[in-house]
Amino acid sequence: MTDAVLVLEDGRTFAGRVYGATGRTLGEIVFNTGMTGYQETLTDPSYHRQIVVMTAPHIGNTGVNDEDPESDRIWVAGYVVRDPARRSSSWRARRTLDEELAAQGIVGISGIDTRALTRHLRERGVMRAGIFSGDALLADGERRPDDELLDEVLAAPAMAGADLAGEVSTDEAYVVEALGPDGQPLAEPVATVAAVDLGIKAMTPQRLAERGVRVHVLPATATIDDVLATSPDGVFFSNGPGDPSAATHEVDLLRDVLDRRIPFFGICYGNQLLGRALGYGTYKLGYGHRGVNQPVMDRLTGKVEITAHNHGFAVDAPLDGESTAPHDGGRYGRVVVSHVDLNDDVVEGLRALDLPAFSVQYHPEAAAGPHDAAYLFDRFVELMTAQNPNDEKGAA
Ligand SMILES: NC(=O)CC[C@H](N)C(=O)O
Repeated sequence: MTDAVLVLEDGRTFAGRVYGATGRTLGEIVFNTGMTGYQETLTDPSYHRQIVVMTAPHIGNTGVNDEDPESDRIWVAGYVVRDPARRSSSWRARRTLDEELAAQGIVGISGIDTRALTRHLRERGVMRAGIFSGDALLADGERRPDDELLDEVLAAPAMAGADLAGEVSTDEAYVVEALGPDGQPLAEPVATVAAVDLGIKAMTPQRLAERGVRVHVLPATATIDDVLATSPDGVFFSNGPGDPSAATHEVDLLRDVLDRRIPFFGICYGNQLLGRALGYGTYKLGYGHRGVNQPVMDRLTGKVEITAHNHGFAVDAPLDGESTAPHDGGRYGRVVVSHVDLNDDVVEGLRALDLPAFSVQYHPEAAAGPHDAAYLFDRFVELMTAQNPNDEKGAA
Protein backbone atom coordinates (compact mmCIF):
# COMPACT_ATOMS: atom_id res chain seq x y z
CA MET A 1 0.00 0.00 0.00
CA THR A 2 1.28 3.43 -0.93
CA ASP A 3 0.61 6.00 1.70
CA ALA A 4 3.65 8.28 1.40
CA VAL A 5 5.45 9.77 -1.58
CA LEU A 6 8.94 11.16 -1.97
CA VAL A 7 9.20 13.84 -4.67
CA LEU A 8 12.59 15.01 -5.93
CA GLU A 9 13.26 18.46 -7.33
CA ASP A 10 13.94 17.02 -10.79
CA GLY A 11 10.49 15.41 -10.86
CA ARG A 12 11.38 11.81 -9.98
CA THR A 13 9.03 10.29 -7.43
CA PHE A 14 9.16 7.23 -5.17
CA ALA A 15 6.08 5.70 -3.57
CA GLY A 16 6.34 4.12 -0.13
CA ARG A 17 4.85 3.91 3.35
CA VAL A 18 4.69 6.30 6.27
CA TYR A 19 7.61 5.92 8.66
CA GLY A 20 7.58 8.09 11.78
CA ALA A 21 5.29 11.10 11.57
CA THR A 22 2.65 11.68 8.90
CA GLY A 23 2.57 15.01 7.06
CA ARG A 24 4.87 17.02 4.83
CA THR A 25 8.54 17.82 5.05
CA LEU A 26 10.89 19.61 2.67
CA GLY A 27 14.69 19.76 2.59
CA GLU A 28 17.86 18.86 0.73
CA ILE A 29 17.95 15.10 0.17
CA VAL A 30 21.32 13.47 0.98
CA PHE A 31 22.45 9.89 1.55
CA ASN A 32 24.39 8.41 4.47
CA THR A 33 26.31 5.16 4.00
CA GLY A 34 26.77 4.26 7.69
CA MET A 35 25.71 0.72 8.57
CA THR A 36 25.56 1.76 12.23
CA GLY A 37 25.02 4.95 14.18
CA TYR A 38 21.57 6.02 13.02
CA GLN A 39 20.82 7.68 16.35
CA GLU A 40 23.94 9.82 16.15
CA THR A 41 23.08 10.73 12.56
CA LEU A 42 19.51 11.71 13.37
CA THR A 43 20.58 13.96 16.26
CA ASP A 44 23.58 15.59 14.51
CA PRO A 45 22.62 19.29 14.13
CA SER A 46 24.61 19.43 10.86
CA TYR A 47 21.67 17.60 9.24
CA HIS A 48 19.30 20.49 9.95
CA ARG A 49 17.12 21.03 6.84
CA GLN A 50 18.28 17.80 5.20
CA ILE A 51 16.23 14.70 4.39
CA VAL A 52 18.53 11.75 5.04
CA VAL A 53 18.44 8.51 3.03
CA MET A 54 20.12 5.55 4.71
CA THR A 55 21.84 3.30 2.17
CA ALA A 56 21.95 0.44 4.70
CA PRO A 57 18.69 -1.33 4.00
CA HIS A 58 17.68 -2.34 7.51
CA ILE A 59 17.41 0.49 10.01
CA GLY A 60 16.08 0.57 13.57
CA ASN A 61 17.34 -2.81 14.72
CA THR A 62 18.69 -1.55 18.04
CA GLY A 63 15.84 0.86 18.70
CA VAL A 64 16.47 4.17 20.45
CA ASN A 65 18.45 4.51 23.67
CA ASP A 66 19.13 7.44 25.99
CA GLU A 67 22.93 7.34 25.64
CA ASP A 68 23.73 7.82 21.95
CA PRO A 69 22.04 11.11 20.93
CA GLU A 70 24.45 13.86 19.90
CA SER A 71 21.98 16.61 20.89
CA ASP A 72 18.64 16.88 22.65
CA ARG A 73 16.49 16.38 19.55
CA ILE A 74 16.36 14.85 16.10
CA TRP A 75 17.56 17.43 13.56
CA VAL A 76 17.04 15.73 10.20
CA ALA A 77 14.17 17.24 8.25
CA GLY A 78 13.00 13.84 7.02
CA TYR A 79 14.10 10.21 7.01
CA VAL A 80 14.14 7.65 4.19
CA VAL A 81 14.75 3.96 4.83
CA ARG A 82 14.27 0.82 2.86
CA ASP A 83 13.18 -1.72 5.42
CA PRO A 84 12.61 -0.62 9.03
CA ALA A 85 13.16 -3.18 11.77
CA ARG A 86 9.79 -4.37 12.99
CA ARG A 87 11.07 -4.81 16.50
CA SER A 88 14.10 -3.49 18.34
CA SER A 89 16.61 -5.73 20.00
CA SER A 90 19.10 -4.18 22.39
CA TRP A 91 19.42 -4.13 26.16
CA ARG A 92 19.77 -0.36 25.89
CA ALA A 93 16.64 0.22 23.76
CA ARG A 94 13.97 2.37 25.40
CA ARG A 95 11.69 2.92 22.39
CA THR A 96 11.43 1.88 18.74
CA LEU A 97 12.84 4.22 16.12
CA ASP A 98 9.43 4.52 14.48
CA GLU A 99 7.93 5.70 17.79
CA GLU A 100 10.75 8.16 18.36
CA LEU A 101 10.44 9.69 14.88
CA ALA A 102 6.67 10.02 15.33
CA ALA A 103 7.03 11.49 18.85
CA GLN A 104 9.43 14.13 17.54
CA GLY A 105 7.28 14.89 14.51
CA ILE A 106 9.85 13.69 11.98
CA VAL A 107 8.17 12.78 8.70
CA GLY A 108 9.70 9.71 7.09
CA ILE A 109 9.11 7.22 4.33
CA SER A 110 10.00 3.53 4.09
CA GLY A 111 9.70 0.76 1.59
CA ILE A 112 11.30 2.56 -1.32
CA ASP A 113 14.25 1.47 -3.44
CA THR A 114 16.97 3.39 -1.61
CA ARG A 115 19.65 1.94 -3.90
CA ALA A 116 18.00 3.40 -7.00
CA LEU A 117 17.49 6.68 -5.15
CA THR A 118 21.14 6.83 -4.05
CA ARG A 119 22.37 6.08 -7.58
CA HIS A 120 20.15 8.86 -8.85
CA LEU A 121 21.61 11.32 -6.32
CA ARG A 122 25.15 10.22 -7.18
CA GLU A 123 24.49 10.94 -10.85
CA ARG A 124 22.44 14.11 -10.54
CA GLY A 125 23.80 15.48 -7.27
CA VAL A 126 21.88 16.23 -4.10
CA MET A 127 18.76 18.34 -4.56
CA ARG A 128 15.65 19.56 -2.82
CA ALA A 129 12.93 17.02 -2.08
CA GLY A 130 9.72 16.54 -0.16
CA ILE A 131 8.00 13.67 1.64
CA PHE A 132 4.19 13.82 1.59
CA SER A 133 1.69 11.67 3.47
CA GLY A 134 -1.72 11.95 5.15
CA ASP A 135 -3.45 15.26 4.52
CA ALA A 136 -0.37 16.59 2.72
CA LEU A 137 -0.81 13.87 0.10
CA LEU A 138 -4.59 13.79 -0.20
CA ALA A 139 -7.14 16.42 -1.18
CA ASP A 140 -10.82 15.44 -0.80
CA GLY A 141 -9.78 11.83 -0.50
CA GLU A 142 -7.86 11.90 -3.79
CA ARG A 143 -4.09 11.72 -4.15
CA ARG A 144 -2.84 15.15 -5.14
CA PRO A 145 -1.17 15.34 -8.57
CA ASP A 146 2.63 15.15 -8.73
CA ASP A 147 3.05 18.58 -10.26
CA GLU A 148 1.34 20.19 -7.26
CA LEU A 149 3.69 18.38 -4.89
CA LEU A 150 6.65 19.32 -7.07
CA ASP A 151 5.69 23.01 -6.88
CA GLU A 152 5.96 22.79 -3.09
CA VAL A 153 9.41 21.20 -3.36
CA LEU A 154 10.55 23.91 -5.76
CA ALA A 155 9.38 26.61 -3.33
CA ALA A 156 11.68 25.28 -0.56
CA PRO A 157 14.93 27.16 0.12
CA ALA A 158 18.15 25.75 -1.37
CA MET A 159 21.09 24.71 0.81
CA ALA A 160 23.56 26.81 -1.20
CA GLY A 161 23.77 30.21 0.49
CA ALA A 162 21.98 29.09 3.68
CA ASP A 163 23.35 30.51 6.95
CA LEU A 164 22.00 28.05 9.51
CA ALA A 165 24.33 27.90 12.53
CA GLY A 166 22.18 30.41 14.42
CA GLU A 167 19.19 28.06 14.10
CA VAL A 168 20.88 25.16 15.89
CA SER A 169 23.36 26.81 18.28
CA THR A 170 22.89 27.02 22.04
CA ASP A 171 21.18 30.18 23.32
CA GLU A 172 23.27 30.29 26.49
CA ALA A 173 26.93 29.58 27.08
CA TYR A 174 27.66 26.52 29.25
CA VAL A 175 30.71 24.74 30.63
CA VAL A 176 31.80 21.12 30.17
CA GLU A 177 34.19 20.41 33.03
CA ALA A 178 37.61 18.83 32.58
CA LEU A 179 37.85 15.22 33.74
CA GLY A 180 40.72 13.37 35.38
CA PRO A 181 41.78 9.81 34.53
CA ASP A 182 39.27 8.56 37.13
CA GLY A 183 36.43 10.30 35.30
CA GLN A 184 36.00 12.81 38.14
CA PRO A 185 36.11 16.61 37.56
CA LEU A 186 39.62 18.08 37.68
CA ALA A 187 40.24 21.07 39.96
CA GLU A 188 42.97 22.38 37.65
CA PRO A 189 42.27 21.75 33.98
CA VAL A 190 45.14 21.07 31.59
CA ALA A 191 43.79 23.83 29.32
CA THR A 192 40.68 25.93 28.76
CA VAL A 193 38.93 26.07 25.39
CA ALA A 194 36.30 28.44 24.04
CA ALA A 195 34.22 26.24 21.72
CA VAL A 196 31.93 28.11 19.35
CA ASP A 197 28.76 26.05 18.89
CA LEU A 198 27.76 26.14 15.23
CA GLY A 199 25.81 22.89 15.70
CA ILE A 200 28.18 21.07 18.05
CA LYS A 201 27.81 17.35 18.67
CA ALA A 202 27.79 16.35 22.34
CA MET A 203 30.76 14.02 21.93
CA THR A 204 33.12 16.83 20.89
CA PRO A 205 33.42 18.74 24.20
CA GLN A 206 33.39 15.32 25.85
CA ARG A 207 36.53 14.25 23.93
CA LEU A 208 38.28 17.41 25.10
CA ALA A 209 37.04 17.05 28.68
CA GLU A 210 38.40 13.48 28.76
CA ARG A 211 41.82 15.00 28.02
CA GLY A 212 41.61 17.32 31.02
CA VAL A 213 40.31 20.34 29.07
CA ARG A 214 37.62 22.67 30.43
CA VAL A 215 35.32 23.67 27.58
CA HIS A 216 33.26 26.86 27.50
CA VAL A 217 30.65 26.24 24.81
CA LEU A 218 29.57 29.60 23.37
CA PRO A 219 26.65 30.51 21.07
CA ALA A 220 27.32 31.11 17.37
CA THR A 221 26.71 34.82 17.96
CA ALA A 222 29.70 35.04 20.36
CA THR A 223 31.98 38.03 19.89
CA ILE A 224 35.74 38.11 20.33
CA ASP A 225 35.13 39.69 23.76
CA ASP A 226 32.93 36.73 24.76
CA VAL A 227 35.71 34.39 23.62
CA LEU A 228 38.45 36.30 25.46
CA ALA A 229 36.29 36.48 28.62
CA THR A 230 36.79 32.72 29.03
CA SER A 231 40.61 33.22 29.17
CA PRO A 232 41.04 30.51 26.55
CA ASP A 233 44.23 28.61 25.83
CA GLY A 234 42.59 27.62 22.56
CA VAL A 235 39.53 28.26 20.44
CA PHE A 236 37.46 25.56 18.75
CA PHE A 237 34.87 25.89 15.96
CA SER A 238 32.42 22.99 15.66
CA ASN A 239 30.59 21.20 12.88
CA GLY A 240 27.31 22.71 11.75
CA PRO A 241 24.66 22.97 9.04
CA GLY A 242 24.55 25.33 6.08
CA ASP A 243 26.82 26.86 3.49
CA PRO A 244 30.18 28.10 4.81
CA SER A 245 30.21 30.88 2.23
CA ALA A 246 27.30 32.48 4.13
CA ALA A 247 28.97 32.47 7.58
CA THR A 248 30.29 36.03 7.62
CA HIS A 249 30.13 36.67 11.39
CA GLU A 250 31.96 33.44 12.18
CA VAL A 251 34.73 34.10 9.64
CA ASP A 252 35.30 37.59 11.07
CA LEU A 253 35.41 36.14 14.59
CA LEU A 254 37.92 33.52 13.50
CA ARG A 255 40.17 36.17 11.93
CA ASP A 256 40.12 37.99 15.29
CA VAL A 257 41.26 34.73 16.90
CA LEU A 258 44.01 34.13 14.32
CA ASP A 259 45.22 37.74 14.63
CA ARG A 260 45.79 37.07 18.34
CA ARG A 261 47.64 33.83 17.61
CA ILE A 262 45.37 31.88 19.93
CA PRO A 263 45.68 28.15 19.12
CA PHE A 264 42.76 27.05 16.95
CA PHE A 265 41.19 23.72 16.03
CA GLY A 266 38.14 23.30 13.81
CA ILE A 267 36.02 20.30 12.81
CA CYS A 268 33.96 20.09 9.59
CA TYR A 269 32.17 23.46 9.36
CA GLY A 270 35.08 24.68 11.49
CA ASN A 271 37.50 23.48 8.81
CA GLN A 272 35.56 25.24 6.09
CA LEU A 273 35.55 28.44 8.15
CA LEU A 274 39.31 28.21 8.78
CA GLY A 275 39.70 27.87 5.01
CA ARG A 276 37.59 30.96 4.48
CA ALA A 277 39.33 32.96 7.21
CA LEU A 278 42.67 32.18 5.53
CA GLY A 279 41.19 33.45 2.25
CA TYR A 280 40.37 30.24 0.35
CA GLY A 281 37.02 29.66 -1.28
CA THR A 282 34.53 26.88 -0.55
CA TYR A 283 32.29 25.04 -3.01
CA LYS A 284 29.41 22.60 -3.01
CA LEU A 285 30.21 18.94 -3.70
CA GLY A 286 28.01 16.95 -6.07
CA TYR A 287 26.71 14.57 -3.41
CA GLY A 288 29.03 15.04 -0.44
CA HIS A 289 30.50 12.58 2.05
CA ARG A 290 28.22 11.11 4.69
CA GLY A 291 29.07 7.89 6.45
CA VAL A 292 31.58 6.20 8.70
CA ASN A 293 34.09 4.64 6.31
CA GLN A 294 35.85 7.34 4.28
CA PRO A 295 39.60 6.76 3.76
CA VAL A 296 41.60 9.89 4.55
CA MET A 297 45.37 10.28 4.34
CA ASP A 298 47.23 12.31 6.95
CA ARG A 299 49.90 13.75 4.68
CA LEU A 300 52.17 14.55 7.62
CA THR A 301 52.57 10.89 8.54
CA GLY A 302 51.39 9.14 5.35
CA LYS A 303 48.96 7.12 7.46
CA VAL A 304 45.48 6.37 6.19
CA GLU A 305 42.59 6.72 8.62
CA ILE A 306 39.08 5.38 8.20
CA THR A 307 36.89 8.27 9.23
CA ALA A 308 33.35 9.51 9.83
CA HIS A 309 32.08 12.25 7.50
CA ASN A 310 29.11 14.53 7.07
CA HIS A 311 29.77 17.32 4.64
CA GLY A 312 28.33 18.68 1.43
CA PHE A 313 30.76 21.57 0.97
CA ALA A 314 34.56 21.60 0.80
CA VAL A 315 37.52 24.00 0.86
CA ASP A 316 39.15 24.95 -2.42
CA ALA A 317 42.86 25.02 -1.52
CA PRO A 318 45.88 23.83 -3.54
CA LEU A 319 46.46 20.14 -2.84
CA ASP A 320 50.20 19.98 -3.28
CA GLY A 321 52.89 21.76 -1.33
CA GLU A 322 52.55 24.94 0.67
CA SER A 323 50.43 27.85 -0.48
CA THR A 324 50.31 31.35 0.87
CA ALA A 325 46.97 32.03 2.56
CA PRO A 326 45.26 34.44 0.16
CA HIS A 327 43.59 36.60 2.82
CA ASP A 328 44.82 40.18 3.06
CA GLY A 329 48.01 39.87 1.06
CA GLY A 330 49.13 36.68 2.75
CA ARG A 331 49.24 38.04 6.30
CA TYR A 332 48.49 34.56 7.71
CA GLY A 333 51.52 33.04 6.05
CA ARG A 334 51.82 29.53 4.64
CA VAL A 335 49.25 26.74 4.68
CA VAL A 336 49.30 23.07 3.74
CA VAL A 337 46.45 20.71 2.98
CA SER A 338 47.18 18.25 5.77
CA HIS A 339 44.55 15.61 4.95
CA VAL A 340 42.97 14.43 1.74
CA ASP A 341 40.12 12.03 0.95
CA LEU A 342 41.48 9.07 -1.01
CA ASN A 343 38.16 8.46 -2.81
CA ASP A 344 38.02 11.82 -4.56
CA ASP A 345 40.96 14.03 -3.49
CA VAL A 346 38.72 16.43 -1.58
CA VAL A 347 40.54 18.61 0.97
CA GLU A 348 40.00 17.02 4.39
CA GLY A 349 42.31 19.09 6.59
CA LEU A 350 44.27 22.33 6.75
CA ARG A 351 47.33 23.30 8.76
CA ALA A 352 48.73 26.79 9.02
CA LEU A 353 52.54 26.78 9.15
CA ASP A 354 52.96 30.29 10.54
CA LEU A 355 49.99 30.29 12.94
CA PRO A 356 48.93 27.80 15.63
CA ALA A 357 45.85 26.70 13.70
CA PHE A 358 44.63 23.47 12.11
CA SER A 359 41.36 21.78 11.24
CA VAL A 360 39.80 18.70 9.68
CA GLN A 361 36.76 18.26 7.48
CA TYR A 362 35.84 14.94 9.06
CA HIS A 363 34.86 13.77 12.53
CA PRO A 364 37.56 12.70 15.01
CA GLU A 365 34.91 12.71 17.77
CA ALA A 366 33.71 9.49 16.10
CA ALA A 367 30.03 9.57 17.02
CA ALA A 368 29.29 7.39 15.22
CA GLY A 369 32.36 6.06 13.47
CA PRO A 370 35.87 4.67 13.91
CA HIS A 371 38.29 6.19 16.40
CA ASP A 372 41.30 6.37 14.05
CA ALA A 373 41.47 10.18 14.20
CA ALA A 374 41.29 10.64 17.99
CA TYR A 375 44.95 11.77 17.92
CA LEU A 376 43.77 15.14 16.60
CA PHE A 377 42.39 16.07 20.02
CA ASP A 378 45.81 15.24 21.49
CA ARG A 379 47.42 17.47 18.84
CA PHE A 380 45.16 20.33 19.90
CA VAL A 381 46.03 19.85 23.57
CA GLU A 382 49.75 19.78 22.65
CA LEU A 383 49.35 22.95 20.59
CA MET A 384 47.69 24.71 23.53
CA THR A 385 50.10 23.55 26.19
CA ALA A 386 53.21 24.08 24.04
CA GLN A 387 52.63 27.78 23.64
CA ASN A 388 51.58 30.76 25.68
CA PRO A 389 48.67 32.29 23.75
CA ASN A 390 49.53 35.75 25.04
CA ASP A 391 52.98 35.62 23.48
CA GLU A 392 52.70 37.70 20.32
CA LYS A 393 55.75 36.05 18.80
CA GLY A 394 54.79 32.51 19.71
CA ALA A 395 53.86 31.10 16.31
CA ALA A 396 53.77 27.30 16.21
N1 LIG B 1 29.09 18.47 9.54
C1 LIG B 1 29.37 19.69 9.12
O1 LIG B 1 29.96 20.51 9.85
C2 LIG B 1 28.87 20.09 7.76
C3 LIG B 1 29.44 21.38 7.25
C4 LIG B 1 28.63 21.97 6.11
N2 LIG B 1 27.30 22.28 6.52
C5 LIG B 1 28.63 20.99 4.95
O2 LIG B 1 27.62 20.42 4.64
O3 LIG B 1 29.64 20.77 4.32
